[in-house]
Amino acid sequence: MNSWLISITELMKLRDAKTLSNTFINSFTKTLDITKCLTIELSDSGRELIYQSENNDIFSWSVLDFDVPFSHVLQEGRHKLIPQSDLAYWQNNQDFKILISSLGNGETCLIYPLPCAKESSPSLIVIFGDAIKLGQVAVAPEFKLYIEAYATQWELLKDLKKVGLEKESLSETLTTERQVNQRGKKLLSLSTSLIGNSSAMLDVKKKIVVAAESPLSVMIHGETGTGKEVAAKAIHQISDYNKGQFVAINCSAIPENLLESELFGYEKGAFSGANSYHAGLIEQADGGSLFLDEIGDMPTHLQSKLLRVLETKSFRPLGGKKELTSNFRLISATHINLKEKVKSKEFRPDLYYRLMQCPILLPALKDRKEDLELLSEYFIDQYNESYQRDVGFLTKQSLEYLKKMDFSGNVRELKSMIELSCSQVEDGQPIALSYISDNSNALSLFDFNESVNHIGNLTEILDDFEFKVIQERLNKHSGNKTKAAKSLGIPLRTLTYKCQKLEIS
Ligand SMILES: Nc1ncnc2c1ncn2[C@@H]1O[C@H](COP(=O)(O)OP(=O)(O)OP(=O)(O)O)[C@@H](O)[C@H]1O
Repeated sequence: MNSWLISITELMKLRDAKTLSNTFINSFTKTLDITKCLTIELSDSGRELIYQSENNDIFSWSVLDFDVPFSHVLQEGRHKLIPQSDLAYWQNNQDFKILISSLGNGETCLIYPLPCAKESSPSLIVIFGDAIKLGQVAVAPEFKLYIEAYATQWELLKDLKKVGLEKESLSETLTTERQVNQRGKKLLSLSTSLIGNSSAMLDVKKKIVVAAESPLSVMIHGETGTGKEVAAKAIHQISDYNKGQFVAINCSAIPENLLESELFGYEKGAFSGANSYHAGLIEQADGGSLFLDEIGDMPTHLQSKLLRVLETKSFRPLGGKKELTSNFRLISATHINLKEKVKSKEFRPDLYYRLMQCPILLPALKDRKEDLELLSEYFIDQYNESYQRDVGFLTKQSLEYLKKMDFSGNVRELKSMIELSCSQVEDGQPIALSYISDNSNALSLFDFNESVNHIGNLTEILDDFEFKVIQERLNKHSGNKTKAAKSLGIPLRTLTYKCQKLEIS
């Protein structure tokens, strides 16, 4: 009796079902000196009896399969003692036959039902051993007590596990809800910088939020002026990298050797003119985001160096002896088809795949004309705030006119047109059709797509553009500089200076 009590106390201390089951079987086998003991469980559905052997072989029987003694014991709720000679009668069922032959060859089998057997709980105990001993055990009150203690403890652990799982799932639900909430907030915060509610832009914004959550490299693809840099800044702002800087460079705007020293930095004396240590953009971007615009124009030897930085997070400034580390997120952008550059071997395929971890395509403005109204309103507000003006919104006709344009220069073109129109309209007045149509013609003097593709010198092209706009405005106001300056929203002094610089008479 004493040893049973000790064993029961041991069982009560256990908090894990598997250990409980093993301890029960081990102490049982040892105390009674029996050959083998195993437990058979009811499946989740309650329709099958399952035994998993130590070798992980699974045996299963339907609870309605009366070819095996298990179903009888379960149904009657009474133990069954089967002498070795009688086991031969129960050999129709293949699983039972294999089980018996692998376990208790030549011995008596006691099958004992567990009290309160429910779904997915041990429901039967099967013991093989000496016939006389098993006969005594089967009716011993201590044995019954021990079995009951085991079954009760098993049920308790099962309930505790259920409560634990419920808690876990509740906390998972809360985490998911928190994540959804945070995503919603981030999505909302984008609406102040990345304007557009068209479904195409909403898709872009969702991708931006997802990209911001990971440290993966982001590649933004889109025609010129679609807002690639705006999107890159937005990713930076809503990501964990916002604690560091947003560092940007346009790879096509500066000569090859300058791009290298700008990116990697240099030690004093690395080349003539390197008078002091210069921290490169990679170093400056540590903890933040590095934005490489027009990455397709990066020379191949720099592509290899960049790939190494991305893979090792370390780099060496020009002329430097020490490796430095920088942990930044790379955001790159291109308006060309980079895959074509990979095919023509101008762009390294390994770098291409490294950059494309999170690709985002910004749609052309002509494919999301629903955004025209919101974008125009945003640019008018921006203009009013910058110049302390009070220009009204577009008239209905102006908006209709904009909707018919194809905007090869995308949002940048719209912004220029709106700003130009704002500079011409009186305070309190809306932007009438005549301004929009005139300005779209004026701006088309500078045919965006064509010109942009051939830009070799940005300063020259901007001077040329300014020249044409000022000339046109002076003509409109019969050479009156005061009126022209006011209509362009710039001080007379600035206009006079520009006229001198651009040699406008
Ligand atoms: N969705 C937008 N919301 C607000 N402003 C925008 C948006 N898209 C573009 N812009 C504005 O349009 C101009 C061009 O945007 P941006 O420089 O980001 O375009 P881009 O695609 O990077 O151009 P490029 O290919 O020429 O470098 C900027 O003045 C920017 O502020």
